[in-house]
Amino acid sequence: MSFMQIKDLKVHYPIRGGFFNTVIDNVYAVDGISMEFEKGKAYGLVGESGCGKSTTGKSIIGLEKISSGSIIYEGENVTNKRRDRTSAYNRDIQMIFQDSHSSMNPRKRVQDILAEPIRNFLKLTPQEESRRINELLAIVGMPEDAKLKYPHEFSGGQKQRLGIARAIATNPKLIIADEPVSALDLSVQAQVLNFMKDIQEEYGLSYLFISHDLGVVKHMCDYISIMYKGRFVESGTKHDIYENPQHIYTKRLLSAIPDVSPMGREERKRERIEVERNYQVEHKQYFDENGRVYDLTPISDTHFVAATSSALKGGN
Ligand SMILES: Nc1ncnc2c1ncn2[C@@H]1O[C@H](COP(=O)(O)OP(=O)(O)OP(=O)(O)O)[C@@H](O)[C@H]1O
Repeated sequence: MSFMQIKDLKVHYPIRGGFFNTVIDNVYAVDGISMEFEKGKAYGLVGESGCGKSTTGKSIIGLEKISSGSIIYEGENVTNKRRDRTSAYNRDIQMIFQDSHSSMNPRKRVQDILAEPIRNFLKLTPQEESRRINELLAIVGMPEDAKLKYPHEFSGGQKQRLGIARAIATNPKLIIADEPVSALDLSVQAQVLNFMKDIQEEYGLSYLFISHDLGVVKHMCDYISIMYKGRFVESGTKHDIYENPQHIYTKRLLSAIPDVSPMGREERKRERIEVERNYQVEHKQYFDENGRVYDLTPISDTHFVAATSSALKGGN
């Protein structure tokens, strides 16, 4: 049973131009996506740079204006209440960012950074608040004296742990994680991901995991949606997507994951040639019901690099 439903969400940004600076077109950043979230499950959002992943996350949390569509949380339409900083929705849906450093006030000590969500939502006494901060630091494996330090005194991995501590301070139900490890070294990436998995199990958290790294998403998620130009071209279980992809775009993304072994590389190359051949045959799939063309340009280098990094660390 899902606790939250996203229905036909659209986020369009107007493009202005001309002498009178009028709206001449729109960027269809998110163009009609629907999702449901169940307790304890992890959902992945994958796609190339610019396909609308971050806009989706930010619009759910209330950082972007929604053009149309709705968000239903525990039976209530919260689409227009997302910016109410004291609502249950704001307490229960939290976000962690790729760049945890810039999401923390550099002039505040860790204890004040962690206290912020606690003060907004939990109304604790100063003693209880201090206990909760110690508890959060213990959960993310940081020593108690970390609370007296400033963000710049921590490594990238430690800062990401502090970002997670802040996100879980209010016992949320869903954490939206936007590329949470892509700025970290490979070994630290694995540590943070495993840690996120541990707390997911322990606290029954749900994740919306945004990434362009198919290896990371495979490791973390139960369900995956493949996004292209603001829409989902395919959604399914991890097994559906990785073992039996239907859409040609998904097949192309998967075939772009390189293999570290020479044998595997050969196999991948053959698969890729086959996928590209089918791309010519299935060309008609590149027009959606509105006639918009899916002019799939070659999968970008950034994609390839990210996929390489996950393959190097095992890719699962
Ligand atoms: N404030 C804005 N005004 C106008 N266009 C925007 C704005 N924010 C994002 N966009 C556009 O919306 C589209 C989706 O952007 P978004 O950041 O969601 O992509 P993404 O999939 O998260 O990309 P990346 O993986 O590079 O972060 C892009 O074309 C982007 O240029």
